[in-house]
This record gives sequence, C-alpha cells and structure tokens, in this order.
Amino acid sequence: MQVGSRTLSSPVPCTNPAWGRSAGQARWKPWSRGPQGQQWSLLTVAEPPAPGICSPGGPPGAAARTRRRSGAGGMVSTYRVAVLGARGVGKSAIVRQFLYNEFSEVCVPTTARRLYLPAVVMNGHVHDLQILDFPPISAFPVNTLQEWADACCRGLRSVHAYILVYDICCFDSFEYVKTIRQQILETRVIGTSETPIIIVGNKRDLQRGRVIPRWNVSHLVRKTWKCGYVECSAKYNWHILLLFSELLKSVGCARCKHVHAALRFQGALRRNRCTIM
Ligand SMILES: Nc1nc2c(ncn2[C@@H]2O[C@H](COP(=O)(O)OP(=O)(O)OP(=O)(O)O)[C@@H](O)[C@H]2O)c(=O)[nH]1
Repeated sequence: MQVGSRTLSSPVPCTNPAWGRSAGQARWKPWSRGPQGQQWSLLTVAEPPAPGICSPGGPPGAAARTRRRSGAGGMVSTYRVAVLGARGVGKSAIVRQFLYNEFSEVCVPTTARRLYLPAVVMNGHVHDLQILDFPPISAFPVNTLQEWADACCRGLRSVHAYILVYDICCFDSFEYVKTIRQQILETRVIGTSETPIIIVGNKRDLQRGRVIPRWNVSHLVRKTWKCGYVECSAKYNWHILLLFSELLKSVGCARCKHVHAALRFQGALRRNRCTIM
C-alpha cells in the first residue's frame, strides 16, 4: 500500500500485552482481519488554525496539494461528518485514533467543536473529509437560526453524515443517542432525509460491563432505525477503520464496494507512516 510516497508494511500488532491471551479476546486481533489490501490510505490531516475554530476550507491550498500529489486521479469528493454523543463516550478518542493512531487515558472534556481535515484515498479515489468533533449538545438545533446562534452547533444541520457514539457500558449514553437521532429526524433540513446516521458502540474492550446486549442494539439500529451499527474500541484501534469505511460507503462512495477487504491496514494510519502534505 502506498501512503504518500512511502510503502507500508504489514499491519502492526496491537500494543495491548494481554491481547489475544484469552479465547474471548483472540477474535479482536487486528491482524486477524484477513490479507492486506490496497484500497485505503490516509494522505494528510490538516487541522484548523486554532482549537475549536472551524475553517471549512482548511489551511490554504491543503486540499489542492492533496489533489496534486496523491496521484490517485479523478474527482475529489468532500464529505462533512459530525461526531456526536454524550460526555466521555470516546468521540475524540475515536477521531484521534483514526487520524493519528494515538490514544490517551486522560479524559479531556471537549468544550468547543473541533474540525479535522483529513484526506483519504480509498480504492484510488481521494476523499476530503471534514470531521467535526462536537462537545455534548443539549439538543439538536431545530432550525438554522438556532444552529448558528449556538457556536457549538454550527454546521450541524448541513453535514453529510452523523456518527452517534455511545459507551456500551453506559445506558444513559445510549438514551442520549436515541434522543439525538430522533431530534435529527424531526428537525433536519428538508431534502436531506437520506443523510446517513451510523450508531457506534465504543469501549468494546470493556465488554464485560456492557449494559445492553449487542444483538438487541444491533437489531434495533439496523432493522428499525435503518442506520449503520459498528462496535469499536478507540483504545485498541479495533474497528475504527471499519467505522470510517462504513461511513464513506454510506455517504455515497461508489467505489467502496469492497471496503471490508480493506480493514487490514490499521498500521497504515500511524502518523509516522503517513506523508503530511
Ligand atoms: N477503555 C476504553 N476507554 C476509552 C475508549 N475510548 C475512550 N476512552 C476513554 O474515555 C474517556 C473519554 O474519552 P474522550 O475521547 O475524551 O470522550 P469524548 O466523548 O470526546 O468526551 P467529551 O469530549 O467530554 O464529550 C477517556 O478517559 C478515554 O481514555 C475505549 O475504547 N476504551
């Protein structure tokens, strides 16, 4: 796989020393996801000038440079994605694991929304992502006025997809997701009724503390809500890539049909293996 100008090696083993010791954990091994594919790479992550300040276009020329240097050819599609969820469910951890392959045990509450601007190459096509990591919101804005009056909610109603995160060990955080999803459906902009919503059960590594059986949630989300459902562990980088590949698929990435085959290059997202352009 090529990321920028470098060739990547095999996926890196998980850093958890206890990983794979028990039969229950063995199926979580990142390297058990099949042979390595060549469909994905993270080209660049441009961050906004200051924390919490949103610059929709990103640093000047960042996207253009991505297009020029990627060598992937074709059109660059831009997708805006909002990450929402209750306090402490791991929203920021998921985003940072995806972009930088890093995780911190330290809980730093998000006070203002953060914008990340990665460019991702998938199956030879470049996608500019705008990932908006929101602090917990009390309610989804009911109209554009409310959306822009509250600095924390800006841009929330016009994204291309929502990632709603809950903590599998916290019942209230699932209730929060339920409420926000309902509010999104009731209030979102006319004409965007197809905006995909992916429900994410994070902290899968704490499976023993799970409060709702997986099947129940999965069935509710997939069959009744008609949303995507992914369980992941930001701590161990488990299914983080799956989450974002599902996301790209759901926002209309026509060439992502074989995305499941591309789950093998977890190591590809390590920052030191990416060319920051
Ligand atoms: N065990 C475990 N802990 C996690 C995981 N993801 C996040 N955490 C921890 O959960 C805490 C909260 O993580 P954050 O990423 O700050 O959560 P958040 O949803 O962004 O929090 P707010 O911004 O305050 O809403 C931190 O202490 C993380 O280390 C995970 O997958 N497993």
